[in-house]
Amino acid sequence: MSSNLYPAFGVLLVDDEASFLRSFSLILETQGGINHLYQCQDSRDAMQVIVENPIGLVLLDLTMPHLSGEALLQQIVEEHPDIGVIIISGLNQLETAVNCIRLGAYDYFIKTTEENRLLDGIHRAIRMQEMRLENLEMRRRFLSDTLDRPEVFADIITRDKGMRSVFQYLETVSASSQPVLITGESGTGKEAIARAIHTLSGRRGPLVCVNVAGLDDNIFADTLFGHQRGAFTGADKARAGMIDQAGGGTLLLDEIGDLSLASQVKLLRLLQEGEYYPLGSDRPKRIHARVLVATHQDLDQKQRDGEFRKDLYYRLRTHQVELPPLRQRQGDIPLLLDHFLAEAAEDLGRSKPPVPKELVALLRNYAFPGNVRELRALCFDALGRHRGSVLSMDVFRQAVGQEGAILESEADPAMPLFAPDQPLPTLQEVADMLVAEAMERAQGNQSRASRLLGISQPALSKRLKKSQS
Ligand SMILES: Nc1ncnc2c1ncn2[C@@H]1O[C@H](COP(=O)(O)OP(=O)(O)OP(=O)(O)O)[C@@H](O)[C@H]1O
Repeated sequence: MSSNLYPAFGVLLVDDEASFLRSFSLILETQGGINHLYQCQDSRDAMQVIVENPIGLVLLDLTMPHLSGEALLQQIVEEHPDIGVIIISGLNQLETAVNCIRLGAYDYFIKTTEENRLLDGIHRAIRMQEMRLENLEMRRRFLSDTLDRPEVFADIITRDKGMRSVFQYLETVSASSQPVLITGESGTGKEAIARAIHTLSGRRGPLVCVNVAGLDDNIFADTLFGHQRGAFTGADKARAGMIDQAGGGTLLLDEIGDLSLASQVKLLRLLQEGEYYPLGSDRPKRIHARVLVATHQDLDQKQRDGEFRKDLYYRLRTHQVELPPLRQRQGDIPLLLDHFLAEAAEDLGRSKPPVPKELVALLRNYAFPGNVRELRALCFDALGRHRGSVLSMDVFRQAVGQEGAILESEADPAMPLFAPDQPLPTLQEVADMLVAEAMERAQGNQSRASRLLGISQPALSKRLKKSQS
């Protein structure tokens, strides 16, 4: 993949004026941040350039010798309907403009149009093209249920369908330069996902992570944008900001839900204009890194409550992934348990002990407020304390007990435990049901079942005999 090029597809500029090709390419690169450019001065060569290169958007002049822009537009629309075309003409004629749009052009600008408006129109067309291509790609992946680069996700242990869809989606949007909003409860693996996005993008440059929670506006600006020498008292040396350090790589802004409103304005401007000013400098710098943001908060709710800017929210969620909490992917618990125990064993230079079967059952009923990170910590703690032959469940039982976070009938408060229109079962009936469930989970082993029920094994045996008599 061609990294550090924006957009991921090529933009072809067709104009018979060499000076316009030169000057406009420079504007596109320096002010528009568009650096995946092809030029064509003879319109008769344009179709060949399109065939030989990954062109996604054509910026087309109209008045050209040999083959007019309108004729070329027709040809492109017929033979390459997936390519977008914007007309940039010296002619200010409504009729011609209407005709070009009818033929299939995205937009029509005259060459004297203000540069910013022209660039906005081109950025809009690029975004439309990106979305169209992403859409096609997503359909292809979902239908074939494939991952092109499964190795990128090797460290993220899962067999959950929702997580697999997240991986497929990320492969689809990996080439885009737009931000990705990664949401999910604490410890669900947002940073791990950010690493995968960075690897998938093939960008040259590092992944730089900044936790923006608790940064006041000045520190936020200094951290991201850096400063010039003498920018403020104590700034005795110039310092590069994180944007600079990320270069053409990826910048992850973690805990974005905690960003102050003043800093939100700065971030929005950075994303809209692609430029920033180091503190104390009046010369703008361009951002080349792709921005990812992560939060465990509900940004949608925050923007509705007026705590997060709407415009920034919509900009950030151009691409969005929501990582499910661990309690909603219970199938992953045995895999993760195995993975983390093996990791802990290697870390501690021990061999991995056998795990009691009831452990998975215990954990499946736990809400895991700290998600995967919590399970990992429990595994390391349990192995650190391990003495006997089979892994003790004490550490896990303690966590489950302390948090009081056992799932209550799938934690749906709207769902009552007993149907209100039915008579309640008796205590004896409930006790019998519990005993039966424990025996099933313990696969008939009475001593395990008694531990699940919190009673002694002789007490369980007595109950079983009584209920069978
Ligand atoms: N599916 C997974 N497989 C293996 N390890 C995982 C998985 N998900 C998370 N982890 C590990 O769990 C820990 C927490 O993950 P991570 O830091 O990515 O979570 P997070 O969502 O960014 O948390 P926070 O919101 O607190 O920043 C890390 O050690 C990470 O490697």
